[in-house]
Amino acid sequence: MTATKGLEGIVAATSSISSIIDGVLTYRGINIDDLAENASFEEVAYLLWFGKLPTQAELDDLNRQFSEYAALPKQTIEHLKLLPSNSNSMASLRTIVSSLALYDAEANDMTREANVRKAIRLQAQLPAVVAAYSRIRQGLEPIAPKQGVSIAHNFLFMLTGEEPSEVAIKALDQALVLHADHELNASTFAARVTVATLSDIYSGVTSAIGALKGPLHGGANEAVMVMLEEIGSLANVESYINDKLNNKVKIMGFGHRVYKNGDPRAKHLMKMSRELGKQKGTLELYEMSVKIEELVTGQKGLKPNVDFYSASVYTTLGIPRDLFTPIFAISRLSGWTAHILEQYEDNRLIRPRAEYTGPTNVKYVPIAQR
Ligand SMILES: CC(=O)SCCNC(=O)CCNC(=O)[C@H](O)C(C)(C)COP(=O)(O)OP(=O)(O)OC[C@H]1O[C@@H](n2cnc3c(N)ncnc32)[C@H](O)[C@@H]1OP(=O)(O)O
Ligand SMILES: O=C([O-])CC(=O)C(=O)O
Repeated sequence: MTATKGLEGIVAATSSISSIIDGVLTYRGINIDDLAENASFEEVAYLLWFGKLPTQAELDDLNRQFSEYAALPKQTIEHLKLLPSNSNSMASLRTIVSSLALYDAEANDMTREANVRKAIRLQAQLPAVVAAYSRIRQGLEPIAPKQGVSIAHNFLFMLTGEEPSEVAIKALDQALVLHADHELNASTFAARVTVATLSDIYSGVTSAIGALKGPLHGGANEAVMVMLEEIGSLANVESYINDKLNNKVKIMGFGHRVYKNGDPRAKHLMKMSRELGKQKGTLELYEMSVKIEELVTGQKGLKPNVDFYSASVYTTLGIPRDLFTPIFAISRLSGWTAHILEQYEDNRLIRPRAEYTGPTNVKYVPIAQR
């Protein structure tokens, strides 16, 4: 038995949700470029869960449910108020999502119908959790969700209490579309492993949030912003990046396990970063990002992934950097739950083997003789 480090190249599941074939990403067979230009996040969530684009009536019904379920249980608001004000945003999200199961009478109902309802409720609640977390740690009261608006609109509204601009809503909605699913990435795999024991959907999503938190996965978007802040200005980019590359330090937001010729989502976020910067009257973050890309791609052949330009996009939208990965989670929840539903449909315990590299034939030594 020989292990493949990081399971690189191992096909570990069948799935009909999203595909990456020759560098082209699709959700249910629809090219991500087409979806990014034309679909709303709500349509994409429906597509991932039900395998087809919704009719207007189906979309209206889904949106009605998102509005209906967006309000959080009062115990969740109280729980958020008990968290240390300096708690890590992803650790807080992981804790709160886990606790939402405790207030859901259907948490352990394993029928498909109940699991679909839970996926929809979680999708409605997650933006409210992140926005309430952000306000409570600033000593502010959470803002009740609006009825009848999109998830992107509602999230920005609940964060600030102000009506977001159409431009901001459109940008966030497109970012949510781009992050919604990605084949067997680490957090989706974690979700599938968890529910393949026939554990519940909340356990699967909690595992996934834990996996997304790490800087080699979703946490890279926040790490990109830390880097941009450390660099500080366009003039400092070259010396900073050269120094990191010479010292073999990874540049966050670059490289990918599957894409070797570039991540098809990055160009949309790059364009968004430029357009939002222009509208805001400052292109510095965008220009710094472009310069970093020139250097890293030029010297290492590594291309930006989905996390790279999302850092400047979210910052230009006025979002604090430690909410970037929670926003990724809001979007990816749709993919995680679609994969969880798919795993339950044709389940088998996921239990690979390990190649043993430790000692053999070791005798037990009584404690007095050690
Ligand atoms: C949503 C997402 O999860 S997208 C990914 C987000 N993560 C990041 O942006 C973090 C930075 N990137 C990385 O750490 C990696 O590229 C990963 C984790 C995304 C993919 O990792 P792997 O496929 O395991 O590649 P691995 O880490 O083995 O790298 C292979 C080589 O490329 C180098 N490399 C890979 N990424 C980078 C990077 N961002 N900067 C500099 N060098 C890099 C490695 O140092 C290694 O070099 P070596 O062979 O000389 O030792
Ligand atoms: O697929 C991966 O390994 C990481 C990624 O890009 C994602 O989860 O969107």
